[in-house]
Amino acid sequence: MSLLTLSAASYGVRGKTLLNQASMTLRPGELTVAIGPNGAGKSTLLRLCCGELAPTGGRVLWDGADLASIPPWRLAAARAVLPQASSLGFPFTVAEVVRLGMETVGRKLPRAAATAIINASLASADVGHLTGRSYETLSGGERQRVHFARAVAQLAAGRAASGRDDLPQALFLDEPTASLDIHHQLLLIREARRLADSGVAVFAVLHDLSLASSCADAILLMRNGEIVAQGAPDMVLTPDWVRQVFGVETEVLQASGGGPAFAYRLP
Ligand SMILES: Nc1ncnc2c1ncn2[C@@H]1O[C@H](COP(=O)(O)OP(=O)(O)OP(=O)(O)O)[C@@H](O)[C@H]1O
Repeated sequence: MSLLTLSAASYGVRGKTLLNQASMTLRPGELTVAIGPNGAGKSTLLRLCCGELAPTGGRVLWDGADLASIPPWRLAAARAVLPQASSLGFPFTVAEVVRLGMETVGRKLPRAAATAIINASLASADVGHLTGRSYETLSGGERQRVHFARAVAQLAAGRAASGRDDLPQALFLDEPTASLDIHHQLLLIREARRLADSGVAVFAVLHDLSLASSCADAILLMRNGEIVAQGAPDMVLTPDWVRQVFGVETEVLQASGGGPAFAYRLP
């Protein structure tokens, strides 16, 4: 079953094609990771998937319907987005930032239910101890974790407001681990994996190939605005593809219970 389908979706701006005929599917319960060099079109793909950009060619379908036809309030309950960079124009506290994620969907929730969602979301990103802090005083990594908590809260509020634990939902994460230390990278990926295991269709853009291979059900490999390979990690993250797309050589360090670890070097 697919939740989101792109059929030959393209996006161009001022005569330049940023995404060329991308076809892919996001399924409930699956964590899909997009990888590729800088400028390959990963963020553009993510922004098309979450409805932030409209395709200039092809189609983007959510649950079989044109994504653009889904009313914003319904979309807000169904998908949350962690963009690559987020700025806030107001001195919010951490709790207020997370509450912002629930603005559209959580208004009708009883106060106790909303508070429980906020606390659980803060804990899931390990930012519970920062609740009362001003967002502006946080470090880059702390801010990223707060935004992850905001997205998690939005999905939880969407489920609670709909009264459906099985509400089809998707989570879009654009380089969610970029500013995080190794502990919090693993923690965030574990949370993303947990959400996928609970039925959410998770789509993440990552640069760390080892992290991608350790958590993904499916990998989309991108180059020059195109998806050049997609499938299970061991089918896509082959030394050959990595050489072709990134211009680096792969060394397999170990194959233990946690999956293989890779090192990369310039040829
Ligand atoms: N509005 C725009 N006008 C022209 N070019 C654009 C515009 N927006 C993005 N691009 C270009 O489109 C290409 C794809 O951008 P995108 O942000 O999708 O890449 P990415 O794979 O996410 O890269 P990164 O890994 O560096 O984040 C880049 O070359 C970028 O410079």
